[in-house]
Amino acid sequence: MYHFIVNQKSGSGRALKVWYHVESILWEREVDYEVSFTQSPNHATQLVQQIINSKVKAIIIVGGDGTVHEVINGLQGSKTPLGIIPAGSGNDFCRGMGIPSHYKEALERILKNDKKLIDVGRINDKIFATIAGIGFDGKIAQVTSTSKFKRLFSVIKIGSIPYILNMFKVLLYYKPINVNLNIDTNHVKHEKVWLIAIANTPFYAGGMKICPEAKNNDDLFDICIVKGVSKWGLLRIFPSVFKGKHIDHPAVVTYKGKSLKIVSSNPMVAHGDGEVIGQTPFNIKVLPSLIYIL
Ligand SMILES: Nc1ncnc2c1ncn2[C@@H]1O[C@H](COP(=O)(O)OP(=O)(O)OP(=O)(O)O)[C@@H](O)[C@H]1O
Repeated sequence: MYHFIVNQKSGSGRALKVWYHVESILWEREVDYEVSFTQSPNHATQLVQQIINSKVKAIIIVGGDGTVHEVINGLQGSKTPLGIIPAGSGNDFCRGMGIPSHYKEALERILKNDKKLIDVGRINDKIFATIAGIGFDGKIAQVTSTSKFKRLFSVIKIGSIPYILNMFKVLLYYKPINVNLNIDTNHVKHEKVWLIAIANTPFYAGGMKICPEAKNNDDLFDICIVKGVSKWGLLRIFPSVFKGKHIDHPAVVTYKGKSLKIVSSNPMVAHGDGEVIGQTPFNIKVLPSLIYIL
C-alpha cells in the first residue's frame, strides 16, 4: 500500500486542495493507500520513521521542498521509494527531477512504479535533496521562512517572488565574508564571498538555475561561489541566474566535488532545500545512490 504524507501548509494551503483531487483519483482507480497529515514542523520526519517499519510500497509526499527535506531526513537509509506530488511554493526538487507540476501527471508517474536511484547530500547532520545555500542565500531563506510575501505569492504560484523581495531586504545589511574551503583534497580561500551553493540538482528559490549542470546521479556536487562584487554588481548578475548564465561572470567560480569543509571569518547561515540548517562551520558530503524516487 502507498502511504501519503500531506503537508496542509505547503503552498499556503494548496497541498490540501491537491490532496482531495488525488484522493478521488485513488478511489476511482481502486489504489490501496493510507494518509497522514503533518501536524507541525518536522512532524513529517517522525511520520516517516514510523512508516518505514510498516513496509509500505512507497511514501508519497504531497507538499513542497521543505516536506521533501523532512521526509528524506526520516528515511535513515531505508530503500522505501519516494514519490512526490508537487504542491509547495517552489517545488525545486520536482523541477530538477522532471516530475510534472500537475498532480494528475505526477500521480500517473508514481503509479508506473519506475524507480530511479539518486544521490543526496549531507550538511552537518541534515540530509538535503536539492541545494545547500550558504551565506547570503541562507540569510534570505531564514527571512523567507517567516515571510508574509511567501503566502501571497504561493497562492498565485510564483515561487521565486518572496525570495526576490527578501533578497532586497537582506541586501541592505548583508556583508560578504571571507571563507576557507576544503573541496575534497584541495584547499581554497575566497574573500568577500556572497554565497556558496552546493548542488545535487540545478534549481532553488522557485526556479533559479544556480548550478545549471548539477546531476543527481553523478556522485558529485556542483558548487557555485559568488564573490568579490559590490551590491550593485550582485544585482546586475542576478537576472542571469534564471537561465543559468551567471556562471560565465568573472565574479562566479564553480567547482565539482564530493566533500567540502567550510569555515568563515564571520558566521554564515545555511539552508538545505530552503530549510534553515545552522551556521558555519559546515561539513558537507555526497551520499551516492541513497534514495529511490518514483
Ligand atoms: N501542520 C503544520 N503547521 C505548520 N507548519 C507545518 C505543518 N506541517 C509542516 N509544516 C512546515 O511547513 C513548511 C513548509 O512546507 P513546504 O516546504 O512543503 O511548503 P512550501 O514552503 O510552500 O514549498 P517550497 O519549499 O517548495 O517553497 C515546512 O518547513 C514544514 O516544517
